[in-house]
Amino acid sequence: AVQYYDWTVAYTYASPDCVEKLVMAVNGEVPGPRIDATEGDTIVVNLTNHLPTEGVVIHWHGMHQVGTPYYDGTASVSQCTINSGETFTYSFIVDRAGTYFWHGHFGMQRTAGLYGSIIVQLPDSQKEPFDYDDEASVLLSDWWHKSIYEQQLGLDSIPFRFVGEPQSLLIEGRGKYNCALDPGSNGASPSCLPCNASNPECAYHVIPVEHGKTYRLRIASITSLSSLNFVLEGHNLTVVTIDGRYIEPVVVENLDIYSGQSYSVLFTADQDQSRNYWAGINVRGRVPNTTTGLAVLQYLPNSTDLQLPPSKPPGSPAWDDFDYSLAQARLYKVKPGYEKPVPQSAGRTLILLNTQNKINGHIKWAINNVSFVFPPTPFLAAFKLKLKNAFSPIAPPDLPPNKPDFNIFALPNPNDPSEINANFGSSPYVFKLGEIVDVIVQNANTLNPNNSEIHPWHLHGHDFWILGYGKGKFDPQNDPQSFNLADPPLRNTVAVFPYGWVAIRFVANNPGVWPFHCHIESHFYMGMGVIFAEGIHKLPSLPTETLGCGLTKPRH
Ligand SMILES: O=C1O[C@H]([C@@H](O)CO)C(O)=C1O
Repeated sequence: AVQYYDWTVAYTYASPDCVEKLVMAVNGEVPGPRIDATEGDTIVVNLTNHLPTEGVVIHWHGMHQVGTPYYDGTASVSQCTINSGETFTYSFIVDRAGTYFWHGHFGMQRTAGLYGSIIVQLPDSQKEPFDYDDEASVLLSDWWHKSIYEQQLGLDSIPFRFVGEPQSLLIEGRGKYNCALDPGSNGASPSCLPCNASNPECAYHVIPVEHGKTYRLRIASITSLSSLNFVLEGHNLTVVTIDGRYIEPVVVENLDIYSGQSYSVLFTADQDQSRNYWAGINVRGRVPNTTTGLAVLQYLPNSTDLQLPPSKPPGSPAWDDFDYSLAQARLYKVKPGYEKPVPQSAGRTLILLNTQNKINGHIKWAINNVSFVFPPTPFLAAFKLKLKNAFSPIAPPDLPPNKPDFNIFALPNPNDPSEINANFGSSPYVFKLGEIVDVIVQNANTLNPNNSEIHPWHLHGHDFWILGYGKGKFDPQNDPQSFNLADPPLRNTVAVFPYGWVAIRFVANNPGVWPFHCHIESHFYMGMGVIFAEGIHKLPSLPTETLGCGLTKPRH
């Protein structure tokens, strides 16, 4: 079936966490409209930009865009941004059942609230390999009170001003800012609306259940910074899918979820039906400074206004218990027989070292000493139209600067230019069509002593197999021997843990240009990403509406 949507992007006032702010809404909603589709459907979105002075694009996260790389919705990569006042039509096939989302992919517009869910069901003729009575979904996000322009300026400034921890965590776009933290406000500050039921925007999101039934809960994270741990008080979760891919079911007490990822979990409403329970999210991996984000699991027919759960907000494992997170990540194995087997060897291996560097005094992230900058000409157009000057012809390095003794645990050595100096760059990695590519993402210390951070790496246009995670520095001789080539899970976003590495494998079989980047909004803005191009001789013709900027401007 073909589904048509008319969407208008505009600023609106909203109070996602009881504090009124300017948000970037679609058709006045934050989160924006949810797309409900069946595998194989074509989604057509007529997107009108009513932002007064800025461009916009929308990325369909987890959609593979086979044959339509120009509708991937990434500024500087797949298209020119849609100008204020213009309408642009996206049209793509939802190729896999699963839990996905859409979001802005220009500057930090996602952080302004430009996101929503995409839920794709199997056709009626097919059955999931697990049973449930009903389903619900929660989109998780983090929320700041400073505008994205103030945040971006801070990241670009000397001295550097980081965006800091979020003011609130949101479940389905609802949260409650701890108004007591607002200096002198006591909840009465003009910015802090009364956090009570009289303000419907401040109400908790509610997940209604009937006692005895089993539910499929779809959980997706679109956070800008925070790694989260999701807890459904009193209920274990059986994880059955990750990023739309089937895994061998595993039971967890609470679920780590990184920005860009989604899960389906099953739970049975088998607890005390005379009360309600909390669903909660807590920050992991960074010193938390944000209170638990909450929603209510309502046992029908209890009321939610009058019967908030009697318990404290649920806690999560210690924020810095990385062993816990690593162990949980290693639980996931593909469900045998349900996904394509992993190719047993790769034709090309990249080792991508993630470092924080200063360039001309500005703090940046760099990959093998290259900090990505967004060029004015989209890569797809540059390749298709052979615009030779759109980016540097010098390919970025497959391996970190050749320093066998590089210490990932230490601060950069101030006497070693290869550790201190990074450069701006925007040239892509180019793969042969069908090439099997391994990527090792290697984490390291930041510019702060004894600090390394979680980075969720997301690949456009593909899912990849996760071959393994390791601690410390990747050893190209020995570590590949421990790769899981039997039942590795497939997904589109994977976390690399502090001072560790992760190895992924994918087949470069989707003609197009696909970013591979840290899904933390500020980190990609600071250069933490690379561009993969493949099958460039097989690129489809580009719709003219995707052109018009940079070197694609008509010349007379
Ligand atoms: O990108 C970041 O910058 C700060 C800090 O590392 C600055 O050195 C931080 O916490 C990030 O995640």
